[in-house]
Amino acid sequence: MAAELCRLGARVVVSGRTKDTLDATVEAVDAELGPGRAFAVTADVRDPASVEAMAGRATELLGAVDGLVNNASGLFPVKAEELTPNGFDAVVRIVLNGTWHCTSEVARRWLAAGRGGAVVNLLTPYAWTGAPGIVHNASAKGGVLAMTRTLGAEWSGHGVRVNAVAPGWMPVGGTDFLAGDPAVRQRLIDAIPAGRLLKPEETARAVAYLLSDDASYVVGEVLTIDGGHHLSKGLYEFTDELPGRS
Ligand SMILES: CCCCCCC/C=C/C(=O)SCCNC(=O)CCNC(=O)[C@H](O)C(C)(C)COP(=O)(O)OP(=O)(O)OC[C@H]1O[C@@H](n2cnc3c(N)ncnc32)[C@H](O)[C@@H]1OP(=O)(O)O
Ligand SMILES: NC(=O)C1=CN([C@@H]2O[C@H](COP(=O)(O)OP(=O)(O)OC[C@H]3O[C@@H](n4cnc5c(N)ncnc54)[C@H](OP(=O)(O)O)[C@@H]3O)[C@@H](O)[C@H]2O)C=CC1
Repeated sequence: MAAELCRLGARVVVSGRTKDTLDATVEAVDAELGPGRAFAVTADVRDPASVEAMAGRATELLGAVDGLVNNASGLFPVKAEELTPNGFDAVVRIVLNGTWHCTSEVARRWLAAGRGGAVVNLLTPYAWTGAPGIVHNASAKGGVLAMTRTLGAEWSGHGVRVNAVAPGWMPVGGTDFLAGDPAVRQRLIDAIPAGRLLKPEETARAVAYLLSDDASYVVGEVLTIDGGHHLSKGLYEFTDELPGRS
């Protein structure tokens, strides 16, 4: 995500809890594009004070912050009846509370400065379809969907746009546990009308569009990028050989 945004011309602060991961991202961008495009700032999105410090440091590093991408997430597959209160909280605090902490911190700065900005939240199509096996993450993403629409409408008059992308399966990060298995991966692909998994850089390009002035009239919207997965394949789920008209 960060590397592709830099390739498209952005200067980016990457943030998360693990310094080594952030440093590796910055080093990769430095090696490809030269220094000064990407910077690392550690933060924990569950902690408002940590987010405030991160926003301040990002402003120092970039001069001004024009956009925010809420990408942090956490999930583990679990039967709903076996999920503990703490397990539910662990995911919701990252996804829903974390998105709120980052969005409110950055947007308050924009509103106080009388300037606009763009927020893009990472959703998934199961934010509105639901997702048996991951009730914590689906509930949190559903909350972020409502937050996207609410704040999109509430702040658009101030030039602060809040939108979201809803990617389908990417063979990265938290989905490696499923998409990494060749047999499961093929079953996933078979269910996707486009017939392939999503490339992370395709998600980044959609994010870049929503961050850009080209999307200046797009408010509280969700751009779904899942190869038609949430629409299903209809009869093609059962056969790719529908009878032709005789
Ligand atoms: C099945 C379909 C999947 C489709 C996915 C497609 C879309 C992908 C969307 C994504 O969001 S990808 C991003 C995923 N990234 C990650 O998950 C990052 C790595 N994961 C984590 O950091 C952890 O999983 C975490 C739990 C989310 C956060 O860790 P934290 O250190 O805060 O939690 P813990 O202290 O370890 O545990 C808290 C609580 O949760 C219970 N728990 C943890 N793992 C499991 C598990 N596998 N099964 C059941 N319960 C679990 C743990 O026991 C604790 O509860 P208590 O025992 O204290 O009650
Ligand atoms: N992978 C996929 O197929 C899909 C992913 N998505 C969404 O895209 C986004 C990225 O997914 P993916 O790349 O797979 O996820 P990853 O698990 O690879 O990345 C999640 C990131 O969140 C960071 N993070 C987790 N907890 C915190 C925290 N408390 N504070 C700060 N950062 C945190 C992690 O860094 P660290 O642990 O170092 O803090 C990590 O960099 C997520 O929002 C996900 O829901 C949507 C659809 C499909």
